[in-house]
Amino acid sequence: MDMKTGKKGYLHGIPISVKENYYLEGYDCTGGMSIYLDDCVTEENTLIKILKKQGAIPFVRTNIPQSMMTYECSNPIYGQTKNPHDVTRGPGGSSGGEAALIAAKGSILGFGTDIGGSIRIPSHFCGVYGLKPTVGRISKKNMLPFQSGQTLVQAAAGPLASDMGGLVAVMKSLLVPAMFEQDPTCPPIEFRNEIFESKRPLRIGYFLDNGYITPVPACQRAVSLATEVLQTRGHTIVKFDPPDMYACFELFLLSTFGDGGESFIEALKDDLVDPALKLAHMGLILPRWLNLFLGWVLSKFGRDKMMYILSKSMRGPGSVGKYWKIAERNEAYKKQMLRRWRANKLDVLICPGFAFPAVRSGNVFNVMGGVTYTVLFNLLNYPTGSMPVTKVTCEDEANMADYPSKTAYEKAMKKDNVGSTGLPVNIQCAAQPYQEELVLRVMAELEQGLKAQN
Ligand SMILES: CCCCCCCC/C=C\CCCCCCCC(=O)NCC(=O)O
Repeated sequence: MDMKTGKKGYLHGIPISVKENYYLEGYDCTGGMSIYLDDCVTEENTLIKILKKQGAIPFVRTNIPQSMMTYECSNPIYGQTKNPHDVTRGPGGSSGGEAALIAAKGSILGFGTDIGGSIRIPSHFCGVYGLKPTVGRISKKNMLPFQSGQTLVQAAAGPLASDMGGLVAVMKSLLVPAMFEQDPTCPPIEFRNEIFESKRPLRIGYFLDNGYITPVPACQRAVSLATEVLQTRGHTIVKFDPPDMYACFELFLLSTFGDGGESFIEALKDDLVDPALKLAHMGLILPRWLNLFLGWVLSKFGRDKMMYILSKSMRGPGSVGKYWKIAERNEAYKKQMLRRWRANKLDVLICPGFAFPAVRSGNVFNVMGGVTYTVLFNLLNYPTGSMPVTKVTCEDEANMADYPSKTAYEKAMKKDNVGSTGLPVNIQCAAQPYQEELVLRVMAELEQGLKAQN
């Protein structure tokens, strides 16, 4: 579209769905927390303004988990969203309403946010396409302000769609001068078609297992399938070792719970706490020593030190000085990853969309460690896409017989996977910050390659 003359835009006449935490004039914006109810916003989200200029028509708002810091998509205000592929399972979260609606063919294009996987987890659970851009590449102005003071690991706004064309059209419509004028904090980098359309052969890294939770067979097979397809298109495939995932998860939590959970406790103090959050909420309100002790007991009992990391880190680093040290460790982690990336001369990295397919409703907290697959790219602030590649087969389910069941997480995952045949399975594709066009290029090639195969 010509933004000066007002001629038809990239999204002319396209209906779009919007996650509940985006400001839409005249609506309240709650994140599933009643403290924000009945407080209509008077401003419009910047992305929505640009999308409207490009001809898009917002037509529905979609559900989220209470507080948006989990992937169980339910809250006491709007209730629970179910997965259209299997209604006993959830759609993931926190952009779960978006992904469910797109998978059910109620929308072709929607908008979510992602601080730990909130665009990519639901994309994977529902078999739709999603892109978490680099934080800052597109505007985040006028969103629910909950926890906006936390700046170490920030949420990114991004699209979900029923195909690659949708993700590309959105990025082309948003990366325009009108957005940089509305929000001067976004670097004025317009959509770089020359990167998206380049035919240069790439070096593509991949990993099947992050060294903490082994993905179920279907999620590993999806990565192998994707790398095979990309190899036949002339790209070089390189095995890659991801950095320490325990450190990653600890740093992520110490950053996002830097206030020791105070903002959650404050926001939920007069609210009904959603059943999916009860345990986490209890961990935040118990005396610190008791929470630590219980975390230690649970980790011994479950033979998984992640439970201890979770209980310890959700109570925050404890002081501003210690918080600054976390910021330093985050930077060191990013440097370490960059060194590995450069040593392998990577262009992009492919890995499982998640450790397992859609989880049964009510079971999310028992398998929370799966988020290590998505949180990694938030801590690194790498643009990352998620796209469907395959579905769980009977053979995949039968192969679960050889899946480890040493830890409580592994046992819970094994149990949850019974009956998963037919569920969608995505892969993730990540690149260095601000390389959204490269991520989209690889995903579009993969989509084409997969279509040619079928
Ligand atoms: C009382 C509330 C406490 C909530 C804590 C829940 C358990 C925390 C454990 C792990 C945290 C990782 C969760 C990541 C899920 C993705 C959420 C996300 O990206 N949200 C951001 C957004 O929607 O913008």
